Amino acid sequence: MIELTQLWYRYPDHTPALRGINLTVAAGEKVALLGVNGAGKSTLLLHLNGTLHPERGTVVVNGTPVTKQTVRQVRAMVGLVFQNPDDQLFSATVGDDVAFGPQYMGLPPADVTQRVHQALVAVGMQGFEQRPPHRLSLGQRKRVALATVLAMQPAILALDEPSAGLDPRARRELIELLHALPQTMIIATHDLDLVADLAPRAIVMADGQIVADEATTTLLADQHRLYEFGLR
Ligand SMILES: Nc1ncnc2c1ncn2[C@@H]1O[C@H](COP(=O)(O)OP(=O)(O)OP(=O)(O)O)[C@@H](O)[C@H]1O
Repeated sequence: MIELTQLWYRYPDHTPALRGINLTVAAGEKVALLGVNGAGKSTLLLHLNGTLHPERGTVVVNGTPVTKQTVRQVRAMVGLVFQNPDDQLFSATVGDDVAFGPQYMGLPPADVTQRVHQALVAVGMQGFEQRPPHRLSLGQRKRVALATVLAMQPAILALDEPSAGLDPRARRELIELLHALPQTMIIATHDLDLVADLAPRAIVMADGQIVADEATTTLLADQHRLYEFGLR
C-alpha cells in the first residue's frame, strides 16, 4: 500500500530531513513512526500525499507513483491529518470544512452531503455542521480535522501526533476511533501508550533514517533501546 524507495529530501534551506528511506507498508497495517524531535517523521508523512516531492527516490501509494502529475489522484487515496488541526480547518463552518475534500474530488452535491454526514458520525461530531471550527475545543477540532480526511474515503491515513494535547478521555476515544477504522495507517507520535494500544509495528527514525523496524511489543520491552532512541 505504501512503498518508499531510497527517499532523500532536503528543505530549500538545505536542512537534510530524509536520508535514504526504504519502507514498505502492507494494506491494513497500522504502523507507528517514532523518533525524537527533528528525526524526519513529519517530512516523511508529507511525502505520502505529495505535499513534498523527493529530491531522490520514489514514493508509490496503492500502486500509483506520487508525482506532481498524480497529486490529485494521490490526495484522494492518502488522507494526511496534521498535528495542529488549525492547519487543516479554514472554513466558516464544520460542515463546509468536511465538504471541501469531496467537493475537490468533483462529487455531486448529494454525495458530498452524504460523505459529510458519514464522516462526522464516524468521529462523533454529528450535529456540529453549522458550528465555526475555531470555537470548538482542541479535541473537537482534532476530530473534525480527521473527518475532513475521512470524507474523502482514503485507503491510507497518515496521522501526525493525533493524540498530542488531548485530555485522557479524548485520547481514549481517539484510540478507539482509530482502532475501528479499516484504513492502512502510519502514525507519527511520541505517545508510546497510543503505540502500544494501536500499532503492532513500530518504526524508529533518527537523523532522517530508519534505525529500527520491528514488532511494537519487542521495542517497548527493551528499555535500553528505548533510551538509546530517546523514547522514554
Ligand atoms: N520547513 C522547513 N524548512 C527547513 N527545515 C525544516 C522544515 N521543516 C522541518 N525542517 C527540518 O527537517 C528536519 C526534520 O523535521 P521533521 O519536522 O520532519 O521532524 P519530526 O520527526 O516530525 O519532528 P517532531 O517530532 O518535532 O514533529 C529537522 O531538522 C527540521 O528542523
